[in-house]
Amino acid sequence: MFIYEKAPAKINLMLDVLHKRNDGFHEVEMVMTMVDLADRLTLHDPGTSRISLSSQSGYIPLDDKNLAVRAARLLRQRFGINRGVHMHLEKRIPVAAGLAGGSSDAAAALRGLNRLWELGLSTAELEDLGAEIGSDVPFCVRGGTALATGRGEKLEALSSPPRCWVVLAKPPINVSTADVYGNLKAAEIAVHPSASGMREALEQSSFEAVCGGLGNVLEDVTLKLYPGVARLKQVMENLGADGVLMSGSGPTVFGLVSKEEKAKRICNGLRGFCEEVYAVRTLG
Ligand SMILES: C[C@](O)(CO)[C@H](O)COP(=O)(O)OP(=O)(O)OC[C@H]1O[C@@H](n2ccc(N)nc2=O)[C@H](O)[C@@H]1O
Ligand SMILES: Nc1ncnc2c1ncn2[C@@H]1O[C@H](COP(=O)(O)OP(=O)(O)OP(=O)(O)O)[C@@H](O)[C@H]1O
Repeated sequence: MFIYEKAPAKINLMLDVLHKRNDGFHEVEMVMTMVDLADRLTLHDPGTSRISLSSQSGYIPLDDKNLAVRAARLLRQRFGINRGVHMHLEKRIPVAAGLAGGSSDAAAALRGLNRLWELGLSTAELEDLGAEIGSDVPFCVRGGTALATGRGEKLEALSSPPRCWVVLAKPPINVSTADVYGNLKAAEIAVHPSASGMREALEQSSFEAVCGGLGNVLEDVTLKLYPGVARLKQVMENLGADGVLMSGSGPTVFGLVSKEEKAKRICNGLRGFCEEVYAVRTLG
């Protein structure tokens, strides 16, 4: 039996950091939503107790460092499973991009193995297990649109954003999430984006209010470390995107655009500037 799971990318419509915690993590308030750029994970029982992974991508680890493999090991250890799994990952989400690619693969592995190994776990139980792998994994297990608090693992479902185009541009640099949080001075953040403002914008299904409420305090760090990301934001704004923001810890910059022709025009305009450009849609 083969099991298929889609692993979509996420963007952060807003990301605020409240303070640094004693455990080294930061207390956050973020609104996240899925977009229709996705990795594809295929799982099957190899008839042995081995856990293995293959991928067409040369950019990701295939051993225990891969978050999908970590998800399989975690489930097997927690529930005393002796069955194995072979997973094939068709990687489409750019790596180390701020789009939670690895976290979404881990979430897809948790969902897929729950089916393959017939564990009968609820979504809430899978979310709790996901939190042991990474802060973004619980949201990736659940999908949709959510307000994430705590270190990102506490979720509250929100209304989906109005259907629109999302132009994603990933500059050719790899950003470490730990470095970005490490360089953030939480006490010195001048302007905090508003989670309640974004919630209201989503409830009203107002595209303009969603664009107006975009904000990410990690931009201050990443844009200083990598001025190319600031230039990319500027280019996307000049090309006429309705709202522009860096996703997560970056370096991907996304532009929200209401009209298809404009999204295509922005993509074409970006191509001379940035190689990895995608026009996708919000998933809600
Ligand atoms: C930037 C975001 O992707 C936005 O959605 C998340 O906040 C980060 O999620 P993630 O990549 O799943 O993060 P994790 O793998 O849990 O943590 C990576 C590193 O980022 C830092 N980190 C992460 C989340 C958080 N709330 N505070 C932190 O300080 C920690 O140094 C941690 O060691
Ligand atoms: N399945 C996976 N796909 C991509 N990267 C993975 C995977 N498993 C582990 N990694 C490692 O994780 C690192 C971060 O990759 P990922 O694509 O998840 O970053 P990201 O999109 O910035 O994540 P986030 O937005 O959650 O911070 C990479 O350097 C890679 O080596």
